[in-house]
Amino acid sequence: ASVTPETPFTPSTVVKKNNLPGGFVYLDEVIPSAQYEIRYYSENNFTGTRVDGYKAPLAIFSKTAAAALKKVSEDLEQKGYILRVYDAYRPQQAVNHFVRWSQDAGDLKMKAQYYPKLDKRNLFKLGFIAKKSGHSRGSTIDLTLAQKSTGKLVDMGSPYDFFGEISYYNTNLISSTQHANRKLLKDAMVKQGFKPYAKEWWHFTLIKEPYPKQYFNFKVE
Ligand SMILES: C[C@@H](N)C(=O)N[C@H](C)C(=O)O
Ligand SMILES: [Zn+2]
Repeated sequence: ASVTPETPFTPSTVVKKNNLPGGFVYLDEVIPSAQYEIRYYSENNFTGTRVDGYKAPLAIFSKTAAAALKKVSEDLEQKGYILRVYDAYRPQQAVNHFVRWSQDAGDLKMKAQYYPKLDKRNLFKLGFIAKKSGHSRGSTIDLTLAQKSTGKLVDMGSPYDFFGEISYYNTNLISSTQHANRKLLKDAMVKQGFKPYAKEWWHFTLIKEPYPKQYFNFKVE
């Protein structure tokens, strides 16, 4: 199975607006060892364009969730892995962009890569994208693992944001090694209080999230 050979951004070189609401942090300042490849800032995502609300390739997270994730990172580093973060806090305007994109039936630019067997209009009801996303509450994250020694991605059996059954955590479409790699990530996340998502091996939400009812809309900048 393929892994995406993408180059992560280096958040320490990005100019930050430093105007986050209290209770939020830039994740690279808490976990500098992680790789940050913020897909919705780039054109390499299922929409094929930069997503509304992403003004910089940064991961923003609630302070509570960032502290828990730091422990995940420390645990996995001892085992030879670092985290690669694809998305953390996601503004509601980004989610609204996803909804508009799904309704534009003529735009199939990224179909082959991200949702080859599915009709984009069904991605919400199939559970691959949410109209009210945990990401907008600030304590949900999309991430994978990379080898600490080489920086190379660990093989999880399907690429990030590939919408199909092969991305279900419990799919039988992947090898035992790929299952073991998913389990490594999942167990480390669960140990620190994150809940996995059965339909996407990369998506986790802090169970004791500090803003369980608030959907934020400040920009990633
Ligand atoms: C779009 C994907 N990365 C994701 O996060 N999906 C979940 C269901 C969400 O939108 O909250
Ligand atoms: Zn997610």
